[in-house]
Order: sequence, then structure tokens, then C-alpha cells
Amino acid sequence: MSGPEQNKNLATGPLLKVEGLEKRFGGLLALSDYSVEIAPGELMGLIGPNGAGKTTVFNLLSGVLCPSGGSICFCGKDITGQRPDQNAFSGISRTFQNIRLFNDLSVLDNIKTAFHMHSGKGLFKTLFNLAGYKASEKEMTEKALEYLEILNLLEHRHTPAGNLPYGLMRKVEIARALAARPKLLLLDEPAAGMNPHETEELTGIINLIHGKFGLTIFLVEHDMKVIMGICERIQVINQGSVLTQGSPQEVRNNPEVIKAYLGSSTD
Ligand SMILES: Nc1ncnc2c1ncn2[C@@H]1O[C@H](COP(=O)(O)OP(=O)(O)OP(=O)(O)O)[C@@H](O)[C@H]1O
Repeated sequence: MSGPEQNKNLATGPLLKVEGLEKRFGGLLALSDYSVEIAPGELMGLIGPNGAGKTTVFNLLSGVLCPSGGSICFCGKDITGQRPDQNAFSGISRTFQNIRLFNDLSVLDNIKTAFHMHSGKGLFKTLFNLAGYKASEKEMTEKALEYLEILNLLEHRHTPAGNLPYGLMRKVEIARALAARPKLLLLDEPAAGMNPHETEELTGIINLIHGKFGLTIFLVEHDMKVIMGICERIQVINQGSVLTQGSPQEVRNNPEVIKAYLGSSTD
């Protein structure tokens, strides 16, 4: 099966290197002197209280927002200020806190939209199956089905995405992000709105795509069980600045973190 690109084979050095990133919204300094390094194949978590700046970090990394200062280096290349489509083409794929699917399209067609970037045919042709695109239609369907199988979504392939329960929509978003064959996958609160059974299944899926494909993952999640259970390293931010980072054990035992963020919720 062809899956997301193997990251372990990249040249040595971090896959992602962020230095001194800053983001202002008018008078509000949402992110200040933010830095992080993520190694190829790493599964890293990002936590912090509401409004700490986690989604802002993801918006900057994916190009949705332009930084007010600092730099983002990906695969050894400076991508600071690039557009979202350029960052996606560079290999950064993401899911959103507020799910963004094409609600009227089938689950299968939603996955196929991820391929337009690599096909060179454009989203319009991909969606509407125009001339010049048909040759690769069968191949794209087969690949899309592979990703649906990984996420246990095959039985829903013909269902309009908007008709799915929330937990399944989240999985479709992850499948679509994977289908873009990223080098770095940004997951923004993937367990939000999921029931305990769905959360457990999601945890297994993240472990699978990390282990099986060696995919580098940066994960924002409020569910401490998920974060502590699967991340190799966790960074904690507060009020737009890095508080600390380390192994789940180190973060869990850091008195400042316990006091400020986790309380008893990690038990
Ligand atoms: N587009 C925007 N315009 C103005 N302020 C913004 C914008 N986006 C985020 N902010 C502000 O920046 C700060 C960081 O927000 P952000 O959404 O990144 O936090 P977060 O850690 O993801 O929070 P949560 O856990 O609640 O999702 C907050 O004060 C927020 O109100």
C-alpha cells in the first residue's frame, strides 16, 4: 500500500524548525517568541489552556496566518509567510478544530479532493471529472479507498459527509489529510466531540499512522489521556509563550504545569 511519505529517511536535522515566532492581532500579542523543533517521525503534543495560542501555532505552520515575526523552516527550507496551498504542497497537512469538509460530497469524493494537489489537474477537474483527468480516476479512487479502510470508513464511502455523526466526520478529515501524503500532519483537537469509544479508536488510528507510516505528527488535544498516552514529547504553552517541554512523564511531574494546566486531570 502506498501511504504517507516515510519521514525517517529524510536528511538528518529537524523536519520542522520554528524560531522566535510572533503573531499579533491588532493590540493582542497571541504568540510571542515561540520556538519548536520536531524530528522526522516524531509524535509531539502541544497543550495549554484555552486561548494559549495552540490553534494560532497551527494556523501559522499551515500558512492560514502570516507571522508578525520569526521564522518557520520545513525540510531545511524557509517557508515563512507561504500560502496554505504552498505549505500543503511542501508537505504540511492539517485538520481543523472546526471540521471543514465538503458536506454535500460523498466521503469518497472528500478524500479525492486531497489528490488535486499532486495530480496537477486542479480541484475543479478532480471534483467534476473533466477531460484529462479521467485516466487517473480509477487510481485515485483506489487510493482514496485505501485511506478510508485505514480509518474504518469504507462502509460510509457513498454517504454525503455532512450526514455523518460528528465523530465520523472527524475521521474523514483525518483520512483526507492523510491522503494529501504529508510529511507533517497537524491534528487540531481530533478527539473533540468524540465519545470514549471513538476516542479510543482514534488513539489507535493515530498510533497506527505514526507507527506504520513513520508519519511526523504534531497534536493539539485537550484530552490528557490521549496526549499523555501517545505523545513522545509534549510542549506546553501559556499566554502565547512556551512554558516547558519534555516527555509526558516530565510534563506530568512539572509542578508549574500541574499548577497551571493539568491539575488532577492527568490522573
Ligand atoms: N483571528 C483572530 N483575531 C483576533 N484574535 C485572535 C484570532 N485568532 C486567535 N485570536 C486570539 O489569540 C489568542 C490565542 O487563540 P488560539 O485560538 O490560538 O488559542 P488556543 O490555545 O487554540 O485556544 P483553545 O484551546 O480555546 O482552542 C486568543 O486570545 C484568541 O482570542
